[in-house]
Amino acid sequence: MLFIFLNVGLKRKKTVWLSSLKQRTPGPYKKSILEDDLPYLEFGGTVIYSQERHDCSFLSEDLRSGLASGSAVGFDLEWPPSFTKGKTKKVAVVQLCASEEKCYLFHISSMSGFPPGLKMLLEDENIKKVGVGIEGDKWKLLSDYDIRLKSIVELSDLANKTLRCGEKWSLDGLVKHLLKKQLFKDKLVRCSHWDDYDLTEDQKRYAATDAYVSQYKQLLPLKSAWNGSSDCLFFSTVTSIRVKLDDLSQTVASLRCVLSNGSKPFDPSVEETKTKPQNQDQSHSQSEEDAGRHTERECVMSLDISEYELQMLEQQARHEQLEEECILAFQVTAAFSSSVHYHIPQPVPEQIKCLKMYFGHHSFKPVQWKVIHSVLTERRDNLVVMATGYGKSLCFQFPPVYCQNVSVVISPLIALMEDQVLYLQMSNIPACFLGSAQTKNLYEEVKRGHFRVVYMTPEFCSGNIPLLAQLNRTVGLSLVAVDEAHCISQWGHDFRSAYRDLWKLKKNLPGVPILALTATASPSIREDIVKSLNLINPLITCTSFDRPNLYLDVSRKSGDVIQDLKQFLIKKTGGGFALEGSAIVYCPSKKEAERVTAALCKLDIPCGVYHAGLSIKQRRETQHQFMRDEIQCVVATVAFGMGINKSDIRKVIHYGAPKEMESYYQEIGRAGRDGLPSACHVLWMPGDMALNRFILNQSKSERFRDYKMDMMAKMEKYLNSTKCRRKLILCHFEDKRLRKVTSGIMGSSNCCDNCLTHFPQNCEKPLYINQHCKCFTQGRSWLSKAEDERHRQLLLQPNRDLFSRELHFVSLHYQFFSLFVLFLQSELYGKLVSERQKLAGLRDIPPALLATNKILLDMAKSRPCSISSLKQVDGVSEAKAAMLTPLIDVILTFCQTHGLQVLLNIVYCTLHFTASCLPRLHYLKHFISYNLHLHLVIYLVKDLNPCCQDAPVCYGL
Ligand SMILES: Nc1ncnc2c1ncn2[C@@H]1O[C@H](COP(=O)(O)OP(=O)(O)OP(=O)(O)O)[C@@H](O)[C@H]1O
Repeated sequence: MLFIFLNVGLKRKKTVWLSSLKQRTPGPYKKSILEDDLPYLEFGGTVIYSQERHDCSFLSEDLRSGLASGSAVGFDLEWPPSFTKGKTKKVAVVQLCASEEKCYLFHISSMSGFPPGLKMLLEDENIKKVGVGIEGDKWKLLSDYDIRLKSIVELSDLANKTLRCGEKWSLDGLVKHLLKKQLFKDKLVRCSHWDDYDLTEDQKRYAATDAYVSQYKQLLPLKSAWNGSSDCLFFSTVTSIRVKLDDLSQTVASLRCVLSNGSKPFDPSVEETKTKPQNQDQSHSQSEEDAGRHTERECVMSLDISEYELQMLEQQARHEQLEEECILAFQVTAAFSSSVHYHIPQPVPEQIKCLKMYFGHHSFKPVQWKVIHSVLTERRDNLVVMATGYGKSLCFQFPPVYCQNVSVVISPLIALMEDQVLYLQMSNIPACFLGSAQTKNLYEEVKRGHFRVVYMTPEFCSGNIPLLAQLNRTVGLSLVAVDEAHCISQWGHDFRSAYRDLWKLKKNLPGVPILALTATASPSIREDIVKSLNLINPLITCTSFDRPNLYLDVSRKSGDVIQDLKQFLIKKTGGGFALEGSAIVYCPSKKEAERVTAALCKLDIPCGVYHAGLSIKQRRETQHQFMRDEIQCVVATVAFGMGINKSDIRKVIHYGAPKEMESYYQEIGRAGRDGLPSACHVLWMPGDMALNRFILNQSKSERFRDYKMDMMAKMEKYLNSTKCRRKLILCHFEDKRLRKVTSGIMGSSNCCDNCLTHFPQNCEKPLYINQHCKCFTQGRSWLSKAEDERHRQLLLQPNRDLFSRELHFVSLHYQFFSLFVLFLQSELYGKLVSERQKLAGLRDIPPALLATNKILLDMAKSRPCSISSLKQVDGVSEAKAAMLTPLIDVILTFCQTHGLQVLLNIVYCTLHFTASCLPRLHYLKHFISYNLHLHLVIYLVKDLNPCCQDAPVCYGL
C-alpha cells in the first residue's frame, strides 16, 4: 500500500521541529493520493458572528428557544494556537449550526465572562451537540470555563457503528468518506490567530463549514444508505481503490529499490515494519477487541490522524514558529538596546552639557535617550511605559530645556505637579502649574514663554487648547506629555474621565509630539491609551516592569495588629519600636486604617493616618509630615496614592488583600524609588476577598463588575501561589521578551518569599539566618523570641568556623579594615542625612528633593570637599551644588576629626565588601546607635550592590 505524507504543511515553510519530526516518524500523518481531487464543501448559509457577550447570550437564548426538545445542532470549537498549554489561552470561537441556512459563531476569547445564554444552551440536555472529536472540546470547555457540555453526539462513533469499523476519524476524513467532498483547509485559515478578532471572512466561512458538516441532519440520508445495499457498493469501491493503491505501491517500491540499491531485492514487509509508526501499534493494541469484532472489514483509507491531532500539530508548529519569531525579535531588540548607540546617534556634547548642568546627570539612560531622540529629531508620538523610578520625567523635561521652548505636561494631581515644579525650580528650570488650584495669574508669563515646563490638569488642558495652540505658534512646543497615562483607560484602577477628552490634543496640535507616559499598563490598557489619544505611529517603549530592589512577601494575618506587624518593627536601643525607614501601611477601609494607626501609636511609632474621610487639611498635614520625615509611617487607604513622590520609602505593607494586580503594582511601586532595597509585604486573610467581592457586587455596571471580578481572581491566585511572585507580576504585565530581559533575580533568595523557600537551606550560616530568617514565618517567631541579648549574641557572634571559611577568600586584616572604613562612611552618611534634614527644614521642602539618599551615599563614599568635586557626584546639578555647599563643611569636619584624607577630586573608595561582612555588622548593632546602624545597613547594602537599579534585595538585617 502506498502512502504519502499528509501535505497540509507542504506549502508553508515548516519549522525545523516539524520537518525533523516528519522525517523521523513518517508514519501516522498520511493520506491517500486519491483524495486530492474531491470538490470542496462549503457552508452556503448565513453566518451570524458576535464577539459581544450580551449579544452572544441573547442570540444563544434565541437559538435555544427556537429548537424543539431532542433537536441537534452541529457543533465545533476553534482554539487558539497555544491551546495545548490550556491555561493561558482559552477557547476562541464556539460554532453552532442549527440549519443549512444559519450558523452562529461566538467569538468569546475577549469576553470578560462566558455568555450565560450560551452556557445554558451548551449545558441543555435536550439539545444534541453533534461533532467530531467532541471529547476534547468538552474537556476544554470544562477546564477553561467550567461549562459542562451535555448531550453530545460523536459522529465518529456513529460512522464506525454504521461502517462497522474502528476508525479514529478526522472531520475531513468523514467528509471525504461520506460526502465525497473535502474541506477547504488553507493553512492561513487553519493556523492563523483564532484568538485575534475580528476573524477574516475566510476564517468565518471555514468555522461555519466545520459546524455545518457536523450538523446531524446533513448526515441522515447517508445513514440510511449505509444500512442497506450500499454497503456492498461501498465495499467494492474500497476494494478497487485498495487494488489500485497496492499496484502503485509496488511500482514505486520497485523503482525505489532500483534507484537505491539495485542488487538488493526489495522486501515490502521490511519496509512496512520500518515505517510503521509506534502509536499506530499502540492504537491497534488498544483497539484489539474492536478489531476482533470487525475482522470482516478494515478501513482502507488510513485517516488515523484525527482533526484534533491535526489541529494540535499545526498549532504546536505555529506556536513554535511564533516562539522562534519571538526569540528572533528578542535578539534583534537585545542587539538594538545594547547597541542603541550605533542605531541612534549619540547625544552631542552640548546635550550632555545641558543634562549635567540642569539635571546633574552624566549620561542619559538608554531608553530615555531613545525617547528624547525621537522627539527631538523625528517629532514622533511616543508611548513610554517605564518602571517607577527609571526616570520618566527627564523624557519631557529635557527637550524644552535643551531647545529653549516649552513642554506642556498633563498630570492628574496637584501635589505631584507642585513637587515637580519645585524640583525644577531648584534646578533653575522655570516651571509652573495651571489649574483651578493655582492662585497666581500666570497666563501672561506662560504666553510669553517664560516657563520651560508648564504642568496642567487634564480638565484645564481640554478647556484651554487654544492656549496651547498659541504657545506652539509663538514660543514653540517641544511636546505635550500625558503623565500617568493609564488614567485614560476605563479599565484602569485610576480612571479619570477628563483624560478621555485629551484626543483633542492630536487634532488641534498635529505637528506636536504627544508623549504618553505610565509605569503601569497591561497590553489592553496600552492599546486603549494609543487609541484614546489618537497617537500616530507612536514609538512604543517599554522598560521592564521588574523592580529588582523590591522584595515581595505574602503571609496570613491574624487580625491582631500588633502581633501581625511586630515582625516589621525593630526595638530601639533606648526602648520603644521603630520601622526600618519610611513605610506605608495600606488598609482596606478607613476604619481599619484608624485601628492600625492606634495600634502603632501604642508602640510609640511616629505615624499618621490618611483616608478620604479626613479633611483635606488633615490629609495634607500627614503627607507633609511624611515627606519631611517627621513621621515614619502613613497608615492609609488607597486614597493615599499617586501624589506620593517620596523616593526613600523602605516598606509598603498591605494589611488586607489588595484588590487587583494593577493597583497593587502601583502601590508597591511607591517603595524604593531611590533604587535602594525595600520590601513589600501583604498580610491577608480569605475574608478580605469576600469583603472585596461584596463591595464590587454593589457596582451597577455588569461589564465593569465582571472585569473587576476577573482582576480580583488573579490577585487571589497571586496571594495563594507558591510560584515566584515576581514572575507572576511580570507575567501579568509583560510579554515574554521583557520577562527574559529582566528575570535576573528570579529564583534567588532576594526575590520573594516563594523563591526563598526553594532556596537551598543552609541555616547554620549566620549570614543566611540574619538575612533571611525574618522572611520565614517560623524564622520570624524564632527571631522575636531571640530578642534578649543572650539569644542574639548566640545568633550573631562570629564564630571560628565562619572566620576560617572567610580566610580562604580574603585576609582577616582586610576584612576588619574594610569594616572600619565602612563604619566611618556610614557614620558620615548619617551626618549628611541630618544636615540635609536641617537644610530642607530651612527651605520647607522635602529632604529628598534637595538631595536623594543616593546622592548622599555617593558623597559619603567619595567625600567631595570642594564645589567642583561635589558637582561630579551624579544627580548634583549646578543649582543643587550651590544649595548643598553646607554639606561640604560637614565632610571637612568629619575628615579632620577622623584623620581622613581631604579629597579635592572625586576618588571613590573601592573597598569590596563581601556578603560575609553582614553578620559582623549585625554584631556591631550592640555598640552603635540605632540610626547609625540603620545607615550602616543601607550603606553596606548599597555598596554590595553598586548598581542599585539591578541590585538584589538584602532584606531583614
Ligand atoms: N539619566 C539619569 N542618570 C542617573 N539618574 C537618573 C537619570 N534620569 C533620572 N535619574 C534619577 O532617577 C530617579 C527617578 O527619576 P524620576 O522621578 O523621573 O522617575 P520616574 O520614572 O518619573 O518615577 P516615578 O514613576 O516614581 O515618577 C531620580 O532620582 C532621577 O534623578
